[in-house]
Amino acid sequence: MNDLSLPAQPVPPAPLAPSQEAIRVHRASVVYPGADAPVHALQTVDLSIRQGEFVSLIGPSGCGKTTLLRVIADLEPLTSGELRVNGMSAHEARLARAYGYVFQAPALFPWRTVLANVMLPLQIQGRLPGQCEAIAREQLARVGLAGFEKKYPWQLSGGMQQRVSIARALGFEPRLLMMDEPFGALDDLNQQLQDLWRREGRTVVFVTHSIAEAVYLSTRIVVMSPRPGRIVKVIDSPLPAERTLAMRDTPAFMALAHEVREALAEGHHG
Ligand SMILES: Nc1ncnc2c1ncn2[C@@H]1O[C@H](COP(=O)(O)OP(=O)(O)OP(=O)(O)O)[C@@H](O)[C@H]1O
Repeated sequence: MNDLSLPAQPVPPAPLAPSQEAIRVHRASVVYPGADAPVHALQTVDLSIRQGEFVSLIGPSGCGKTTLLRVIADLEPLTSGELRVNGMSAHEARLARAYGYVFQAPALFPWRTVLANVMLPLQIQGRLPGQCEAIAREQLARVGLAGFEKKYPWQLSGGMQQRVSIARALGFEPRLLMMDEPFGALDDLNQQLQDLWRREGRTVVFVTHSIAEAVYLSTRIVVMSPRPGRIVKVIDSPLPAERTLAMRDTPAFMALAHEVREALAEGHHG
């Protein structure tokens, strides 16, 4: 009998080198003052996200998805717990412009043209003017807005404005991208985001209400539940990295969607 026929020894998972970890959330709680009683938006949440992962946060309205994204982005303080972003505190990561953030509603400057909105973070980065414009034009073309550069945000539909804010967040090439329900009805952008993630290996934290969107895009799905906001299940996707729309009819895709649906129901009743 040779060694290969011996039962495999269980191999403990390799410890995660700090450089591989994009985000670590440790026993994080956020309590908002409420009119009647304090709101426990997040209660002792633990989550570690490695670089290059695409992680979706899914759960019913009010379960703390946006709050979790906002504390990671240093837009909201933690009431207790700890947080590291690319090895830094959330505040240091914000100052270092370590991430891009796409808000639930597009936050564009109305007095700047579409092109000037997308150029802004590049200008703040100190890039040469010609470079800023070339990158901004390229990003706008990627989200299907070539030809709209000179328009103002108010001349575009809500969906088109959202595309501008996605182009703006992608333009300065952050290693970490946080997106709070960026698509709405724009599910044709799913494919583009998937391609981009595969090509460039960025870390994405993505908030969604849609099971199909989460299953289609993610390497891991974090299912959350409200009152208090907490993580009820973290599901690793068994799907291959390359996703195609045809995959949505496969047994593996449907089984994963079912698992997410069950976890949401458990969180609802639990
Ligand atoms: N600034 C605030 N002050 C008080 N309560 C807040 C504040 N922001 C959020 N909350 C409350 O905290 C809880 C979590 O809200 P959060 O927006 O994080 O949930 P969500 O899962 O993103 O919801 P949705 O899917 O509707 O966007 C909710 O009960 C919400 O009402």
